[in-house]
Amino acid sequence: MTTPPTGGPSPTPPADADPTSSTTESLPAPSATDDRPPVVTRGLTKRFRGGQVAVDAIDLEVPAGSVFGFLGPNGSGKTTTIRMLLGLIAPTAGSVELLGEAMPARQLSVLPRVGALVEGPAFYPFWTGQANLLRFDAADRTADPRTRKARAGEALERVGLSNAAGKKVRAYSLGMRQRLAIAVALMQRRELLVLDEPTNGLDPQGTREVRLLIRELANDGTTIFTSTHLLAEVEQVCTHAAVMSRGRLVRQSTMAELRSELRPRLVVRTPDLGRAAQTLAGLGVTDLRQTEETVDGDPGELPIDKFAAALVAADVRLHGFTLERPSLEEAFVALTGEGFDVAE
Ligand SMILES: Nc1ncnc2c1ncn2[C@@H]1O[C@H](COP(=O)(O)OP(=O)(O)OP(=O)(O)O)[C@@H](O)[C@H]1O
Repeated sequence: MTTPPTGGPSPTPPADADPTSSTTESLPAPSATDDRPPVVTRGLTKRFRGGQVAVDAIDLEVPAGSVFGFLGPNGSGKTTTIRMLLGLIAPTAGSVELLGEAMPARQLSVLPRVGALVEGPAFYPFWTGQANLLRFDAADRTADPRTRKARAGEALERVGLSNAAGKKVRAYSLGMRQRLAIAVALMQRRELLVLDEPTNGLDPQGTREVRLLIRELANDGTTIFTSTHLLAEVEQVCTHAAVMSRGRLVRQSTMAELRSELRPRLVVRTPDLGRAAQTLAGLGVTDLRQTEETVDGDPGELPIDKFAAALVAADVRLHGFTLERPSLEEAFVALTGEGFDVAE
């Protein structure tokens, strides 16, 4: 299914819709709601017909100015959540607030401030990139036709496609098409960008281009909420991450917090496994585990330099002695019980 880049054309605007809120010249006037995180959900739940719970009572909070990675294996509920955030499907229970306003009740005033990329807009391949942008903007009743061309030029510039503006889209690489899709979302100034798997299907070059663009947009102050099943993506571009597993939100925090929680483990490679384990336990190492060739454990705050001497004194033959910090991947697998695609 193709989804319009914003909430889509709407019927008659409600009386409370701010008719000036969508012009490029200025953002809506600051209000009391500006202190609220740009995305807040409470108990957000989606149960599809047939009884399957795709999203199970999640409480998300996306801080202003963050690049928020919404991470989870395939089928964990990311797209369903994004669809509810944007008012594309109705929640079974719970609430969504975007930019301080309730969704979907306030969608006509909120969505013009939100750029979204969900499954990508369908482009006419025989039209130029610029012509496609103009077409999408013309379908957006909140967009000002007088500034359309200038805004298209700016959006193409933002995504680095100025030189390709006059090329037919069928000659675009996948990375260029994806950047054009993001340009659609940037035709108006946005406070929040919601991207669903923006690098899906891209080659390494296209992936780099899109990640770079995300960083640049974030540097300009736009809050970015991006789903992905790629851990590398989160590590490279995100300031915050939330982890979904089977419809549940199992963790959300800053990347710095997540990293700081990864406690190093002492790994001893030796043929004398039993004696090594006994010695380490005697020294206070906890959570000991054994493989065919190694013993490893949590050394806590104990001084590492004592361990090697103690092991040698206990006649443990040392083939290796290292302190290893678990990767984020291991941490996330521990959270979800599932593997992640760590490909670039
Ligand atoms: N319209 C629907 N009707 C019934 N079940 C659905 C529907 N849409 C999604 N689901 C189911 O809900 C669960 C969550 O799907 P969702 O697409 O939100 O996951 P995801 O994390 O985005 O995965 P992916 O990365 O594969 O898109 C899956 O089990 C999926 O099969």
